Amino acid sequence: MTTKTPRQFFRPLAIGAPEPFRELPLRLERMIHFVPPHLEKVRAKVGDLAPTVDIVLGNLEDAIPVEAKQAARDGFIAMGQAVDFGKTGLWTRVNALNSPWFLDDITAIMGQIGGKLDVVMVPKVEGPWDIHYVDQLLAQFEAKYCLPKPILIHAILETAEGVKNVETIATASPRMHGMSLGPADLAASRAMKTTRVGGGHPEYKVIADPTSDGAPRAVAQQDLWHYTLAKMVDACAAAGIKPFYGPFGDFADEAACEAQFRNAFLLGCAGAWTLHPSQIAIAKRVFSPDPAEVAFAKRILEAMPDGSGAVMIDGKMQDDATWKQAKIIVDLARQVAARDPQLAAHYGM
Ligand SMILES: CCC(=O)SCCNC(=O)CCNC(=O)[C@H](O)C(C)(C)COP(=O)(O)OP(=O)(O)OC[C@H]1O[C@@H](n2cnc3c(N)ncnc32)[C@H](O)[C@@H]1OP(=O)(O)O
Ligand SMILES: O=CC(=O)O
Ligand SMILES: [Mg+2]
Repeated sequence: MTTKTPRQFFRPLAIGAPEPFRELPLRLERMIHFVPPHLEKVRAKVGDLAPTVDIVLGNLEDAIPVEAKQAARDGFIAMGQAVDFGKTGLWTRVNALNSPWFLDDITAIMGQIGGKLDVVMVPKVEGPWDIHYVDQLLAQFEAKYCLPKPILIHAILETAEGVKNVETIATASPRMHGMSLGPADLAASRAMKTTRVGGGHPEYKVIADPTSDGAPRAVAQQDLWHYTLAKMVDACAAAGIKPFYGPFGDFADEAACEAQFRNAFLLGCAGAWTLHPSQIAIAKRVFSPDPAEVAFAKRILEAMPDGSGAVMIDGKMQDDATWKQAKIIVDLARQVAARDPQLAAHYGM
């Protein structure tokens, strides 16, 4: 594939558009909270909701009825204008690029609240060509409205073709913020035989061999999403962008939601989507590091001030590599502590 030269890659795509970021802005993004902006009742409470989440996302795509598409777009703009989001990120999920609504979504939003928007989430991204199109369009709007800061793009990985192209999507533009796994659309795209939104499936399992005494055979459920999530995490980490787990649809099953989020956290994800207020606390709990882990990570950093050598702590060998792991945990704890005084106290920060 032909790619741009390094200098061209970082040039603004429109005269007057801001320079692309070289590094992602440092932001705590444990949950991307989805708000249905066509509902006046929900919108009215966004001012109270905003300080309790890291990101508020106005959803315009799936889950918004066709007859409410315009109301959702208008509602998102009204909400964006009315609320002071402070340190909370303001994102939107626009309709798909091949839908009748995308062009009007992006045109209206950039014209009216482009200066407040942080990230545009683009659904059903199939390859780098989708990112290039949105990249160019955003640059033109940034130039037209003299916006000082570039708006970032977050792709949803939710088609088989997107998964095949995940690495070129991740590196398509310096505007790339990250990616979310979209298990519902991806299941449909792959003809997986499930009706769930994320999480496990009891029939996806391995079973032990039968024994001569006919004892019940051990069964272990496997993770349907491990392959895709791991592939996405590697593509994002290599590109210096952020991976996220997407939606978990069974709001009543908080334990399963927590387990899915925790697998994603342990594997390298920065956060997950929250679709209902009950999922906010779960995401906060999972994507803020455990105080005991933070305390141990601090001991590693203190024992190896320059990050080199080998030491033993509680019988476990530490060296340059575990120092790097510890630094990731302590740096994340610092970000969380800056946002959450209660956790700051638990972390001793
Ligand atoms: C599957 C692939 C995907 O694309 S996932 C992303 C697309 N889906 C979404 O964005 C769904 C977002 N969530 C929602 O629209 C609602 O949670 C749905 C699913 C409709 C359920 O709402 P409802 O029946 O009102 O639930 P409830 O009675 O338990 O609500 C309790 C109170 O909480 C509110 N609430 C609900 N969801 C949200 C939300 N996402 N953000 C903010 N507030 C929310 C409800 O309005 C309700 O408030 P109140 O107590 O009546 O004042
Ligand atoms: O958009 C999300 C999905 O799971 O589909
Ligand atoms: Mg989807």
